[in-house]
Amino acid sequence: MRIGLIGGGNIGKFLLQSINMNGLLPDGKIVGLYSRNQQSAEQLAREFDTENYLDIQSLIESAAIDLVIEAANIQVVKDYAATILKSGKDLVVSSVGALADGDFYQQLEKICQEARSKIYLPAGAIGGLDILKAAKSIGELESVSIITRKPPQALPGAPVDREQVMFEGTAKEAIELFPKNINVSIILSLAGLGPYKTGVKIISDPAVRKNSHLIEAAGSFGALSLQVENDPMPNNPKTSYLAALSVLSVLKNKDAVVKVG
Ligand SMILES: NC(=O)C1=CN([C@@H]2O[C@H](COP(=O)(O)OP(=O)(O)OC[C@H]3O[C@@H](n4cnc5c(N)ncnc54)[C@H](OP(=O)(O)O)[C@@H]3O)[C@@H](O)[C@H]2O)C=CC1
Ligand SMILES: O=C([O-])CC(=O)C(=O)O
Repeated sequence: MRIGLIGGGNIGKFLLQSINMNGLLPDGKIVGLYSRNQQSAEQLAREFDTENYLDIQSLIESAAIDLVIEAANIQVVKDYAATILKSGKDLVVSSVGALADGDFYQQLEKICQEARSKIYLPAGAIGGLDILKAAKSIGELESVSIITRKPPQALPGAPVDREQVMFEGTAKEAIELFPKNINVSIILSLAGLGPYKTGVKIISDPAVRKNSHLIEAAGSFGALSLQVENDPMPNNPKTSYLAALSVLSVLKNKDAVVKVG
């Protein structure tokens, strides 16, 4: 698997280290990188033995790349996903919030069918998606919600001296107001009832160090209550370590002949 990576931040660096340095993806290598800050991108490319691309278009067009990982932000997905998929390359999306827009989702789905490319959406910083998908398969999923609790440093505009509910509403509104903080609500929506029917509460809490997500769902299967207590990435408290692990896990399982879950 010859991988092109967009974004050299927390998740991007974790992938470069895990794949190119620690060899955690047998038969896979990140052969190209594009990130916004060229100085740090050049440094990363040297450190992790990959090619630094000076613009995103040349990375997308490169014949040396079969799959692109987006680890940048929602805007990058909106601007470049269609071009990547049209070129026949598969795409792994970290900023899954981009797919909260139903028209955009359908447009990408159509491109994939025509170009025979695929989109991979990692579970990110949560779990339980398998349960929602199974419950939904005969349309008997009734409710899905997520309560996210993070330290104030992980949420824009949060007070540092007291607990505060920063948001309560649907996943659709949540990702518009917190595009860097609540991608989890959109992957949950995509597995379950959609962004207009997924309840979200975001709490800033100075007493916590971890990013926790409590997922609750109910349907004819019974009830789900799942709490994930995520350690943050060392350099970015906004992002949970599990989010980076889940991208690596998608790559590791992509071509498996036995699929679990
Ligand atoms: N699905 C999930 O559960 C989760 C998803 N995420 C999402 O994953 C994405 C990556 O997270 P993370 O690595 O922690 O974020 P970081 O902010 O640490 O890194 C983002 C990187 O993308 C680069 N970048 C920004 N804009 C562009 C652009 N236009 N073209 C190319 N590169 C660009 C940044 O460059 P620069 O240094 O110049 O800013 C930076 O290197 C984010 O959107 C985040 O919200 C995060 C956690 C959980
Ligand atoms: O990493 C997390 O815990 C969740 C997160 O930032 C997101 O969903 O955007």
